[in-house]
Formats: sequence, C-alpha cells, structure tokens
Amino acid sequence: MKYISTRGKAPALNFEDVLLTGLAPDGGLYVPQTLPTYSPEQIAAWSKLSYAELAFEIVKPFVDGAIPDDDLRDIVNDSYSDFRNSAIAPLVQIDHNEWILELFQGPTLAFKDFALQMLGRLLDYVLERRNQKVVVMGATSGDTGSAAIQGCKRCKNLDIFILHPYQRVSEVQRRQMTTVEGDNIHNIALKGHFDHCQAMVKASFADQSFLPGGRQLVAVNSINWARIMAQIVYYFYSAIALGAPNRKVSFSVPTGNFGDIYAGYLAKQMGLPIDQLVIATNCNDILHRFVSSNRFEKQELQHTLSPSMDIVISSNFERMLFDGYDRDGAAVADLMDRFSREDVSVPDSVFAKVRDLFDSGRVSDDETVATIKEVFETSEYLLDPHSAIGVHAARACWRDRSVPMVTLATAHPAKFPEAVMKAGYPESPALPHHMKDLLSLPERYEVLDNDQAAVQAFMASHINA
Ligand SMILES: Cc1ncc(COP(=O)(O)O)c(C=O)c1O
Ligand SMILES: N[C@@H](CCOP(=O)(O)O)C(=O)O
Repeated sequence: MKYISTRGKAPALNFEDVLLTGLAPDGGLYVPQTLPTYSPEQIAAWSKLSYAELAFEIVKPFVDGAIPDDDLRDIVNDSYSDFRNSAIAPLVQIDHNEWILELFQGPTLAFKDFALQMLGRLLDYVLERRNQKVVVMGATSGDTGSAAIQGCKRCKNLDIFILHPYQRVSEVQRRQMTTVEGDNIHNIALKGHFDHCQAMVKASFADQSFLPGGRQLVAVNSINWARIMAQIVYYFYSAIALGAPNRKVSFSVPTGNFGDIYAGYLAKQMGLPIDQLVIATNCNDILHRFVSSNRFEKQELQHTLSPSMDIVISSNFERMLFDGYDRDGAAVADLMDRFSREDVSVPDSVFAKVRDLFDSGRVSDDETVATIKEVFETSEYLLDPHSAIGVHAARACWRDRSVPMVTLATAHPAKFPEAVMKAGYPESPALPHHMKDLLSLPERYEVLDNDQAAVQAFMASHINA
C-alpha cells in the first residue's frame, strides 16, 4: 500500500515512512492510494470479533506487512488493554433508535485514545527496530495532547512537545498533560488559540532546520495517517453491533479538525452501509457554513463551552476535497493556496459530492447546555458538551428514524465540569479512580509567546541527546 499527497507533488510513501511523518513536503496530507473494500459477507463475518480483533483486521491492510502480523496483533491488543470498559467502545441507548457510542473509556477520557494509544506503540516498535530517535510535535485544543503523551511516554526514542492554547483548555485537560512525569515530555502553553498552535506545528514540519542533526519531526495530530486508520475501526464495530451490514446506520460526529468524521467517510467507502454522516459543530462553524452554502469563509475563533472544538481551519477537510476533486492534486493545491489568502468556493461537481455525503448542524452554547440538561432529565445520561453538540445536530438532521442514529461521545463529562454544571448538574462529575490525584499533582509547563522562533529555540534546547 502506497500513500500519496493530496497536493500531488510529493513522492509516495510506504506505511513505515508515512507513520514517521506529518505533512507531505508539498504541504498536502497523505492518503492511501487505494482503499480496501469489504463485501457484506466479509463485514458480517466480523460480528463475533472483539474490538481489538476487529482493529487488527482493519489496520492490517494499511500496515501492509511493515510489521509482522504477530507483532501487530500484540501492539493492537496492548493499545486497548487499559480501557475501563471491556467492550472498549460501548453503545448506550438513550431513546428509540438513538445511541451514544462511548469513546471516552480509554486512559485519558477522550476518543483520541483509540488512535493515540496505538500510534505511540507503533512508533515505539518502529523506532526501536530502526534504532532512530525522533521529535514528536503536536498541537492540542485539550484532548490530543494528553492522549499523545500517554501513548508516547514509555518510548525512549522520542521527545514529545505538545502546544496547547494558554488558559484555553479545561483544568482537567491541562493537568492530564502537565502532571505526567518524564524528561522526554515537554508541554508548551502558547499565548494564542488552537489555530495558532496548529499553524506553528505545520510551519515547523515545512522547515525542520531548527532540529539538532539527524532528527525529524513526527506528527501526533490527525495529519498523521495512522491516526485516521485507527479511528475507522469504531464505525465498523458499532455499526456491526447495531445490525450492519444488513441494516444501515447513521452517525453524528462532533467535529473540529474533521479527522473523526473523515474516518467515518472512509468506513463508508470501504463498504460499511452508512446512511447519514452528520457534521456537528459549535459556533466555530466553517464546515457547517460550507456544507450549507459552498463558501469557505474564515471567521474569528470563538471560545465556547466545547473548547476542544474551538478550531477554525479543519485540517482533514483537504483529504475529503481531494476525493471531491477526483484526486486531482493540482486542483487541491490551487484551492488551498487561494484559501490561504481569500474566501473560496469549489466547483458545483465537487460541492454536489460533499452535499451528498454529509449533513451538518451548528450548535450554540445555550443549545449545548439545554441538550445536556434534557438528555440527563429524560434518559439519566450525562453528556459532555462536545457529545451534546453531536446529539443536538443528530436530532435536527435525522431523516429516517427507522435507521439507528449513533452519536459519537467524544469525551467524558468530568473533563468539562463548567458546562455540565451550567446544565444544572449539582457537582463536578467524578473523575475515574486512576485520576483521583490529578488535581493535586505538581505541574510542569512553559508559557511562550506565539512566536515561532521562540518555540523552536525552546524545543531545540530541550531535546534529549
Ligand atoms: C472532545 C472532542 N470532540 C470532538 C473533537 C473533534 O474531532 P475532530 O478534530 O477529529 O473533528 C475533538 C478534537 O478535535 C475533541 O477533542
Ligand atoms: N480537538 C483536538 C484538536 C486536534 O485535533 P487532531 O485530531 O488533529 O489531533 C484536541 O483535543 O487536541
């Protein structure tokens, strides 16, 4: 399996090289040249598999022999070994045909664990085998950072630098990153917002000359293909549990960087009978406005009660557009170049494909709070604010109520006590037992200006020999 860039000018890579990179040298994102597809009979045959067994089956063709099967199986099993629920991704019914897919049962309480626990272990394995040291750099609006640190902390062949927006993640999210011990773990609180962090990561990939000799950057954000690959699995797992392939299933996905819902789109291309894919956004609604009007218009970032989705530029939408443009990398490069300077639209044929594949909804803070309250009162189920956005948009967009609607619950409510208590919940939701000391542990992080030279100088001086 080869991986090609969405901008058409970078050399194709194999799995091991795509794992050890981020952006392509032409500024694009890597995608598989072809996707494996599965017949209804093949999908039906997966119905007896555990989550980890299914993950192995789905990931294997993408890894394409780069890791021997027995070792890959061990990596996958280990990745899900410390999830708190034995179903790994349990489904909870909150109403007739309405389901919540709990993706927060992993060690850091957000869906990021599904890919990042695996990504950390894949990096560990491959770097050990190559006897190579790398520098991991990531941007986080709160959840990717802690999952990446947990996933990578045992790996002695890397330093990890995570940039989060200063004072714009919740206290629980910040502490999940800053209390982890290890001299290869470096947290930077950047005076800016998430898009500044993401832009700095992308600029650093484009010019890595600030790194000490021989080191290269590796991404842990969803610009890294391995993130997307692992996120495809829970669409298959949950849809099969609800009757696929003999029954269609719809998904509503709280969306920011578009990685999670892009994995759902791929699951559909691979043969999963998905009826609707709902893009659920908060007030940072560039994707909802695009799906409604074919205008890509940047707006000022707004701080909301769902801070992990406070994102203006959704990186992975470029991967979607690449397919929309029938994989014409030059056309995507031209669009992205114009978008860096001005608002853009896409040709009608491309827009028609996007409209055909996605529904969308924008959910305000007031609606988020009202949804948490209503679902708690009617179903005794406590949603976090991101998942509440998913439920709200699902209900607004759901066309055929005979098709099960699954909202991805992307985070645990204990990460966001402010929003949950605004909805009338009487206290901070309890953190799981393994995090009972979180609020009293010492923290370690550096506050830096939104200044690329300052961040890169900090990184260069903190990389372990
Ligand atoms: C809790 C939570 N929900 C939803 C999202 C959106 O996911 P994506 O960026 O893959 O669209 C994120 C992060 O982006 C998140 O942390
Ligand atoms: N919400 C994310 C933002 C980064 O998204 P990613 O999926 O590209 O890593 C976060 O919590 O950090």
